[in-house]
Amino acid sequence: MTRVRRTDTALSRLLSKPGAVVALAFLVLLGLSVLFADLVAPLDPLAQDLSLARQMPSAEHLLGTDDLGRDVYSRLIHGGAATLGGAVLAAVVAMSIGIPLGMIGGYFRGFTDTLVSRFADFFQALPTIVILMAVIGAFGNNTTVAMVTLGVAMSDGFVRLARATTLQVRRELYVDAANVAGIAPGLILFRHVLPNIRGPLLVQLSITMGAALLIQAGLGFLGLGTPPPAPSWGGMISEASELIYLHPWLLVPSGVIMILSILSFNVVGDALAGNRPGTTLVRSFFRTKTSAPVASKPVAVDDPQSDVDDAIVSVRDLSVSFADSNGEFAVVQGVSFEVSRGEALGIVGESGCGKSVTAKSLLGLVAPGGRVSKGEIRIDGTNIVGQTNKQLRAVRGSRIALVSQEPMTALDPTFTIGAQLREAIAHHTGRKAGEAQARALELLRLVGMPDPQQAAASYTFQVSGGMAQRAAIAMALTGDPEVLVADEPTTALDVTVQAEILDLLRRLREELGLAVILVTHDLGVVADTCDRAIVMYAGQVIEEADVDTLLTAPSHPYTRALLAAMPANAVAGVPMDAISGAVPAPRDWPSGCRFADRCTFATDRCRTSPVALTLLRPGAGQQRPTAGIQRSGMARCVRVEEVAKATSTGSATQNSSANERSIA
Ligand SMILES: Nc1ncnc2c1ncn2[C@@H]1O[C@H](COP(=O)(O)OP(=O)(O)OP(=O)(O)O)[C@@H](O)[C@H]1O
Repeated sequence: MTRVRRTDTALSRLLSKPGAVVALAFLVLLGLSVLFADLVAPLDPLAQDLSLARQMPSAEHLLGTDDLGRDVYSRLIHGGAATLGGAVLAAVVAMSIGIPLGMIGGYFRGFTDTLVSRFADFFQALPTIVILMAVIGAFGNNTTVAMVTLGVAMSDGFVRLARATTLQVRRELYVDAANVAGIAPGLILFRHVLPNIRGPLLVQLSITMGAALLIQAGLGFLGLGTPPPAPSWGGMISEASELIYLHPWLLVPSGVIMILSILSFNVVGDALAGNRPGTTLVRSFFRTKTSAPVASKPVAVDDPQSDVDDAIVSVRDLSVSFADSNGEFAVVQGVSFEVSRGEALGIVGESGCGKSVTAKSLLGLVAPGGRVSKGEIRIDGTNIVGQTNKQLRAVRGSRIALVSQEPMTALDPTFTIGAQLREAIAHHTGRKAGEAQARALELLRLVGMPDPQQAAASYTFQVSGGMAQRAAIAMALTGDPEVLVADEPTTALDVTVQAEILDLLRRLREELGLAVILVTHDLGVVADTCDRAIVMYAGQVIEEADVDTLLTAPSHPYTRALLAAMPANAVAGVPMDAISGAVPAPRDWPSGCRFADRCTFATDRCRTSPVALTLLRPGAGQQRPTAGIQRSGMARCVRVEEVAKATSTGSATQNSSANERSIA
């Protein structure tokens, strides 16, 4: 996988953008000026001379003088030490806490990860300014203590980023190899993980610096920063604002240097992340959190054109209901999962379990008569539940796109493939005819059309099912989405073509850094294509695990039974281990375990009350080391330990023989 390593090109990306180079040069120059302030600004910043008060710029006083006749230029340069130094201190503290914690959480997963995530949640929820005021109230105007506090409060951004990027890197083969070679986790994290996540962390650093600078200056403005007469930018802005009518010029030097510094940090951050200039600034401005306007800014991991956050898709406690003449009934209940950028998540289960309803609700596509009755669906941080169709149209296609089971339904048979692609490209990107045609051909080439020109000129009925599905995938890519939801994308295709389409999805994921959510009833497809999977049964998630664990050590009897029923596990002359019975209809869901009636592990205990989805601790239940790493998972079963025992001993409980074959 080249995904995370590609972020190391962040610096070369920055250097290729003239605006970012200018911003970086400005910051370097500013930093050097502040470091060598005595050389650059030899006039005493504290020396008062009332006869020179409120002067405009001159040869002696490059930026004029203030109310007490002090040299503004000198105060600005010397004051930079307090302001920039404070911001650097806050950023260093945030990094020192956030990076190790995030890496530990992402690497060890399980309970440690939960603790780390709660830590990040806690600090994200804290109103930073209020905490700072309280600290200043307790310690007086001690900027060091205030900036250390700010650093602690801002560490959640580094925690989340380091965790998310470590989660990606820990899947790399060389990390597994180091683990198997017995290298201590601390050394693996330092030597193999940290160098591979430094690109995104660098981006976060520049964003944190900008935010810390703003807060630092804000405190100075409120009189809570460096005590006068020592200069600080915030303090100077505050003094200037009092003289706004008498000597308006005074606001210019301190205001401009603040604006330029913050802009420069954000421009550098955007360039490192591959964002359009101004993205960070706009997002910071509109962020509603009362604490530092930085934290969970996504940063590039796998795709130079995008950023990485914890999750590009985050579904929390989702319930979807339909209504008929007998009233409303849920068909999906309490579903939660997350998908990271560039990750492939499988949603697997029998027909009628709620996979498609869940997947389509991610695009706000609940069938008429249905609605999201509970929960939230965040796409890149924005909750789309309750959004209007107009708002949803801005998300569909350009953030998240759908590839459906039946390519012919995604494409109109009365227009050529090229015409439909051009129209969609023009809609999403505003490109004009010629450019849209070029992009259409580029997309057709990307999805492996042997002759893009000919494909563009064809109608869907003139191409094979496999080619139509490629065209449908090209269509889904017209808005440059970050997430592709593929709902049984190979079901309508014959076996050889199925493999080609799965290969294509894998390739697109790697080349474009796409997150893929793949809905399928086939665990084999999940094994080939996904990193992680959730197994759904009767509207609920009954197991979630990384694919290796799911296939080799399932925790839920249903997953175990699905594995045993895989055609790949069939043995000539031996009847297949089909799962007896059927998925209960939504109105017939039992109050206890919904799989109990079909489960050979079920006891009375399973039927008494609802079973919660439980985080499995390493060592409890099915956890087993894979390449030396304890992988974690969740299962909705009260008998996971018995299931684990049956799987490991190959005992003759339901489907175990076939299951063992699949493991082999
Ligand atoms: N428009 C609808 N009106 C009423 N019920 C619906 C509607 N669409 C889906 N359902 C019900 O929701 C439940 C989940 O359906 P869903 O299509 O998500 O299942 P699935 O797991 O994707 O199955 P399949 O693989 O067959 O598509 C089913 O019981 C189905 O009958």
